[in-house]
Amino acid sequence: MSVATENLVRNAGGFSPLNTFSLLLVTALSLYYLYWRVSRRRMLELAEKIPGPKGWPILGNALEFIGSPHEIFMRVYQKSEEFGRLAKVWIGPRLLIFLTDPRDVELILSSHVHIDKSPEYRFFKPWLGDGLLISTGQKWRAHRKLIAPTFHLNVLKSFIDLFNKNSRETVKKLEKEMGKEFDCHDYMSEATVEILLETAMGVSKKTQDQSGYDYAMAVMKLCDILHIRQTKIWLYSDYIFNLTKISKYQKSLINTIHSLTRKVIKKKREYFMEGIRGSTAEVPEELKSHKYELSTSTKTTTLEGTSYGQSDGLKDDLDVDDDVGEKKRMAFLDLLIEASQNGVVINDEEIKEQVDTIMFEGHDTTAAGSSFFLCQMAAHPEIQERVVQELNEIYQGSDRPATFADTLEMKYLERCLLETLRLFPPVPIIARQLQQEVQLASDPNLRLPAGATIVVAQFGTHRLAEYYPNPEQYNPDNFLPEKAANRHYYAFIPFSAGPRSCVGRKYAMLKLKILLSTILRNYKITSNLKENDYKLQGDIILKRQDGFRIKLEPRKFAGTVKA
Ligand code: HEM
Repeated sequence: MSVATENLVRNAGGFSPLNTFSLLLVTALSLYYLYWRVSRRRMLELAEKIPGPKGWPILGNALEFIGSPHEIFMRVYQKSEEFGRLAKVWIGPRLLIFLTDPRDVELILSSHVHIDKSPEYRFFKPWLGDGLLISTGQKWRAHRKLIAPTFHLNVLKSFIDLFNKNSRETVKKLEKEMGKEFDCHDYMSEATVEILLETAMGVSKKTQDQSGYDYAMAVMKLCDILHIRQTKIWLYSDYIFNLTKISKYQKSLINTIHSLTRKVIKKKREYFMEGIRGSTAEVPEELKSHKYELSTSTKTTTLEGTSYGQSDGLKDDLDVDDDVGEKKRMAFLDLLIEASQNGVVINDEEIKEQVDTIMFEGHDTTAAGSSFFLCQMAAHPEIQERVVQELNEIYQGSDRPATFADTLEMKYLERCLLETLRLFPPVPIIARQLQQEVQLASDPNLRLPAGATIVVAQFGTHRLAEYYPNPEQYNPDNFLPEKAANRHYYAFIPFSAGPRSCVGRKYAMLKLKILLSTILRNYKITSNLKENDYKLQGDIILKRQDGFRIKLEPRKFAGTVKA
């Protein structure tokens, strides 16, 4: 017998410690797998009935999520068209169910029970902590109750002058791009960060040594990283992620972001100690809009038909009566600092988390929304001219700043904005973790299992032909009051809806109207590109992978604004 054969025989006959360990490991893993399958029996049983693409053993459909953000986005969208309004995918052991039918979407979003965010939101934790976007339970309820009134219409009206001032500054900055093709998203990002600093945070942007642009760029890169983590299953583990180079890069980006947050809070506290409340940003005398309110008050302005971003029939905690006994409402950071003085409702760390949350949610979403709007104006010159005609009628040759009453008159512009948010919702999906089973409204034979992640895909909902005839076409008349009134409320949800709706939706709509109308009063926007040319990518916030490229020409009409 050769030596090799002798070894084989010895190894086959005896039990080395390694063999014993392997045997125990295999047994333990098998038992665990069995337990895991049994404990998930109900989930698997219900999931079996839900349609979805075929997957691989163990991996499920994880391979579908490999590729560039644009490729992933388009693949998921095409698959969802194939499977209709309900589709399941497995990413390894995780079950994701995509919903687009407004009747089913309503079951999830209107519920006070299904408010838990999906596990993917935990990747935001090092950045946003337990801020409003990701917290849940009692903490979320208490902080939502505190924060929602700070975005009440009465507070927002006090921001009009700052919206005007910053919009004019943006127009001035855009001058250097005249005649060239450029990406307007950078300008929109910078503007939205700076407007947030001066309004919700109440500090002058001049007090920051870091520009809004640097902050916005850090947020954009951080979103790229979070998207990579959400789509690469092997990076789900913090342990593995922390070994990678991107983890180090993430830390440096979060540092940049948090250093702005810390400075803002420190500044605001100093003002608070000095007894200063409200925004410290200065507005030139000629931009104080109350001086012009009288001249416009003869118009028959009414809140009726002004949607503030959701179907008229829907109400949430932002829709409380407008004149609650003349109670003085405070802006976001003023109120948080005041509340923290007794430390009961919110402590210092929690303030930081909420400031980070509002700075992120409040800037990247509106930057994408306004950039898509400008691209749509460029792609549809005839619609742009109708918007400008409406502005002409409102301003009658004056270069005065916008008043609140003017924003109510911008009805066609508002329809164009809503239509932009329909086709290109800046938040294209919302994910919730289901703790209880739910029977579907669209098909009572099907139940969503507890433990599944429900992906409300508003990008798909907004393109259902049943609610929007010719759904791929940009048609602002989809938002004529009579058309909107006859649609399912949850067929239009760019700001989500229900108890966890966007707290900034009224803020966003008002600010966007002033910013975009100011740009259109100054520039004609052009482009050779149509919507079909857009390469969409849905990494957290919907963007154009090819950039938001437009050209500007000076607009010579009687209402041109002096920037
Ligand atoms: C066009 C602009 C905006 C869009 C499309 C938008 C959309 C949304 C959506 C879809 C959600 C739900 C997200 C989810 O459940 O995962 C949300 C939540 C939120 N948004 Fe916005 N948003 C916009 C602007 C703003 C602004 C300007 C602010 C603040 C100034 C803001 C603050 C928030 C906050 C704090 C939440 C979390 C609310 C909660 O969970 O209670 N958003 N937004």
